[in-house]
Amino acid sequence: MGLLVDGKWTDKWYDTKSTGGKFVRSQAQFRNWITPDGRAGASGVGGFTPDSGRYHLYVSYACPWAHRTLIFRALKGLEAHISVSAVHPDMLTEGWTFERDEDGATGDTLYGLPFAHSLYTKADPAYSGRVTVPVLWDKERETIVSNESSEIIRMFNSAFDGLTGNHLDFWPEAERAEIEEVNQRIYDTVNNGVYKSGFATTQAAYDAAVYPLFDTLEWLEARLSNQRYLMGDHITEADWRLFTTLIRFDPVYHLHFKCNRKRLVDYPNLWAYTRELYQVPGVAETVNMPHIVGHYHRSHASINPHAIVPINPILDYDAPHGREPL
Ligand SMILES: N[C@@H](CCC(=O)N[C@@H](CS)C(=O)NCC(=O)O)C(=O)O
Repeated sequence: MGLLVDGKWTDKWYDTKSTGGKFVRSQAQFRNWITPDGRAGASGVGGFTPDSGRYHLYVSYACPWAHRTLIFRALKGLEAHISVSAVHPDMLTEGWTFERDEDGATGDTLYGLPFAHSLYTKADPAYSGRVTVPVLWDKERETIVSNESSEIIRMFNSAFDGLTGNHLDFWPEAERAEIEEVNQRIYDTVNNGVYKSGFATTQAAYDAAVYPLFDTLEWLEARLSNQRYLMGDHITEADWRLFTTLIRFDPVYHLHFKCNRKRLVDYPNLWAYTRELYQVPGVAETVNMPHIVGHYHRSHASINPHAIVPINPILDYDAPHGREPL
C-alpha cells in the first residue's frame, strides 16, 4: 500500500495522524468524460467518443467502487466493446499488482505492465496521489479517461447507447435530485462509512463512523420494507451503488472493519434485496468472493497482521428473494 509522489512509488499507509484518527478519502484526479459526441463533459477535456474497442477497464474484483463499473458494463451490454483487466487481490508494498498467480487475476492484458502504479505513470509521469481502481483507460490517447467510479458508471449508463442500442436507464432525468440525496447519505455513511469505521485509528473516529452506518442501515431496512428498490419499482444507480457494499458486508466488513452491531442477514429486507440484485442476469458473474475475502484480510496488515482469512458464514445468494409482491 502506498502512493506516487512526483511519479515515484512510496510505500506508505494512510495518514490518519493529521486527522485525529479519521480516514479521509482523497479525490480522484482523472475526471474526463466519454460523451456521445465527444464534447467535454462536466469536467476534463473533450475528444473521448464512444467507440467500440477503444477503452479498457482496469478493476479489482475485491473493490466495491470498481465493482460498480463491472456491473454497469455487464447490464449495459458493453462487454463486447470495453475490455477488462483485473488486478491481483493482494495489495501489498507495490499497491495493486498485475501478478497472475490467482484465479481471475488477468495481468495487464493491454501492456503487460507489472503494477497499477506503472499505468498511472504511463498516463502522467509526474503523477502524485493514490493509485486506485477502477481506471478507465483510452487505448487511443494512451491515458486515463477517469478513475472515479461514480462518473464511469454514468458514462456507461448512456454514452454508448447509440452503439449498443441498450437504452436501460439507471439515472433517469426526473429522479436525479432524489437519487443524489439518497446517494449522498449512502456514500457517506455506508459505502465510505465501512471504510471510515475499519480504517479509524482512534475510538472517537470509529464511533463517529459506525453509529451513523447502522442508523442508515435501519433507515434502509424500513425504506425497503414497502418498496422493492430505493427509488420505488425500478432499479437505479442508487441500488447498484448500495449493492456492492452490502454483498461485502457479512464476509468482510462485519468482522474485518468492526461493523458488527448486526449482520446483513439480520435485516430481512436488506438481505432479500441484496439477493434479488445478485440474481439480476449478468450480476453474479461480477462477484468474485475469493478476491473480496482474500483482498481485505491479506492487504491491511495494521488491521489483520497475520493475514489469516476467516472461514466466514456460508450465505446462499441464490435463495429465492420473495420480493415480487412489493
Ligand atoms: N473515488 C474512487 C475510489 C476508488 C478506491 O478508493 N479504490 C480502492 C480500492 S477499493 C483503491 O484502489 N485503493 C488504493 C489506495 O487507496 O491506495 C472511485 O470511487 O472510483
